[in-house]
Amino acid sequence: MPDGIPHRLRRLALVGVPNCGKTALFNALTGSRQKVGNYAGVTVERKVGTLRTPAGHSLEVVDLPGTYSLRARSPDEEVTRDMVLGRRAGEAAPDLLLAVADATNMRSALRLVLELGRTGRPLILVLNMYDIARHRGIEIDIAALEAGLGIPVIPATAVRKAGMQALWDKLDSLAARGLPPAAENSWAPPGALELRAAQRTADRLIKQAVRPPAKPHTLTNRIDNVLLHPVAGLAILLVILFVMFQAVFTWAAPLMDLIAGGFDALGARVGTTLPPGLIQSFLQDGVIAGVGSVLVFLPQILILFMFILLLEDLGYMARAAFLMDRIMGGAGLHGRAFIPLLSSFACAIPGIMAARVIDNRRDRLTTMLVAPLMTCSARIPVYTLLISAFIPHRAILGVLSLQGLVMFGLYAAGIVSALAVSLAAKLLFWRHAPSPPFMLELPDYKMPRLKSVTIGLYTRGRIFVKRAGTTIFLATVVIWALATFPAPPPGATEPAITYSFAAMIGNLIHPLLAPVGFNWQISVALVPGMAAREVAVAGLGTVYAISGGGEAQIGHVLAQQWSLATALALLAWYIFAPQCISTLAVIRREAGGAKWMWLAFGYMLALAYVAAFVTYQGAVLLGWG
Ligand SMILES: Nc1nc2c(ncn2[C@@H]2O[C@H](COP(=O)(O)OP(=O)(O)OP(=O)(O)O)[C@@H](O)[C@H]2O)c(=O)[nH]1
Ligand SMILES: [Mg+2]
Repeated sequence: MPDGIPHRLRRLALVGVPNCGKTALFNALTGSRQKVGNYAGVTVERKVGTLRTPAGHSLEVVDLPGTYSLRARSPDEEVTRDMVLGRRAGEAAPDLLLAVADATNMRSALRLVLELGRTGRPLILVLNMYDIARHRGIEIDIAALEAGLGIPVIPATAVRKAGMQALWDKLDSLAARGLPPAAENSWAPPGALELRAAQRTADRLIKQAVRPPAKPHTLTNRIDNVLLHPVAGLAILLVILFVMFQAVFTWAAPLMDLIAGGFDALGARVGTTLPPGLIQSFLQDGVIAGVGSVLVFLPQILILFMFILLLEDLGYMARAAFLMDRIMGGAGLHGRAFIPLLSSFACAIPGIMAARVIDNRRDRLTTMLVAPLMTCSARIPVYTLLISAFIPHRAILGVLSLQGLVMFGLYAAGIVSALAVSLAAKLLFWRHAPSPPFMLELPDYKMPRLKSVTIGLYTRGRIFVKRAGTTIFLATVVIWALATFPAPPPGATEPAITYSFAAMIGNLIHPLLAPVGFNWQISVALVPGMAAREVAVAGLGTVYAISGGGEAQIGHVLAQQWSLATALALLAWYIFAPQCISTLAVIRREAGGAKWMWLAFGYMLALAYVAAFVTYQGAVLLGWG
């Protein structure tokens, strides 16, 4: 930064403690739709967007992971530190820091602001969540705060875009006038003494500028007395999870029937309008049977995410982490592993990246290695297909559906195995290393916001449909081609697919998988299933459509052709199987080495094989072969 000359404002960075609304403000300023959530550690990498002020200035805005101090401890906090200090290679330092604070909880926020002041960079403080502060009757003397801190302070409510005008005006005037010359950077990693001194200063400022409400806020405490109760709280958590899986099955059914009916009608239409031949087979058996068999699962995925998003926004997830801490700690997992593992229900990739909030490498590695065991949404199609085909649609005790119960069991199996594997890792590799204590700030409960839940659902839905249209479509085309060519010799008596490349490949792999009860069709579907788990469903759809099962819906075909033992073995396989390739690639990147990727691949493949073997042989013994 050149000294003495007014500096042009081009780039600003959002800095603040976790969960104060930085990303909400980023979205309000730039019109982006980055994920916000009511727990610490939602943002783990930097995101850049453009802000156009009313006066027409175009500014670059950087959203950063939350941190309590620039003395970074975990990889996500290092991103923030390096960005603020301009240490990131190939990237300009921010000209202005937009410090964000939660107006209802300013203690650690102001301590951070004091620390940011030492970097010498121009600072503005945005007092976010002003709506909640007002609602609770907290009175804040903005002028006193400005005088005490020596920087502009702007109240705002990011989720309603309130206070943006004042912020824009400020930014416009700075952009027009130029920023004052940069002061000297005197920041050095603060020690415990300095942090304590800064906290005293912050507390003094708060005492001068903030008048707490006459009636203190107790709603969160009252709810927490129940929800955090060691016994009642865990019971409520289990009930919530259970209702979630029941809903996934029962609520989705009518919508799924509708979509399946649509694809059946479309297939029939193609069958009657096009002459029999390659094009008809490609559209009917390849595209419609393959992609259609995956798209049917959209309602289930949306219902599951509706629950997760609502609970996240409510602030319940941090409580769930708190409740699970004892159990997870017993299994050698860090308390902060909860959110990464929870995110893995959507997909292991964001889950593995969320492990960046864990500050020690050993715990981070364990979390990354077990994250793929959590049931990601790509397994839903496989699970649902097999459950609907093989598990009777029956009520237990009048209210619970057996199918929902099995689904719950599969999710539980994923969680239990993740705990078991991390316990094994702890015992094998780092038995003697003590676990650091876990500090977690519990956010206040907030009413879930319709808008952010809708945006979250839309984002998940779009990812799913996009995958169906790209990865899954491509894989389906490949499988169709493999299952169609070469054409059977003249006078052939078997179904055409018996002579195809697919059958050759399937028969080649089949001997390896026969002990676990898989037929050659499953063997064919598993290979492209490495690209994405749902592809296995699409693959089965295509393979069986070409085999000419006669029935449109793949579930009915499977129910006729497979034994229960085979279906159960495939379910067991899918709890553990090391798919997809992108997850393995992310483990390699985040863990910093191919050996971790191979370790994950190897142990999951071994578990999958053993689990499927035991399940199959056990089921055969029970007479389900
Ligand atoms: N009522 C109210 N809620 C807000 C406001 N700003 C953010 N929130 C909510 O507060 C929660 C946290 O918001 P985020 O934007 O994810 O917070 P963050 O600072 O980016 O959090 P990390 O990325 O985890 O550091 C979300 O549930 C938001 O919907 C606000 O001004 N008013
Ligand atoms: Mg964020």
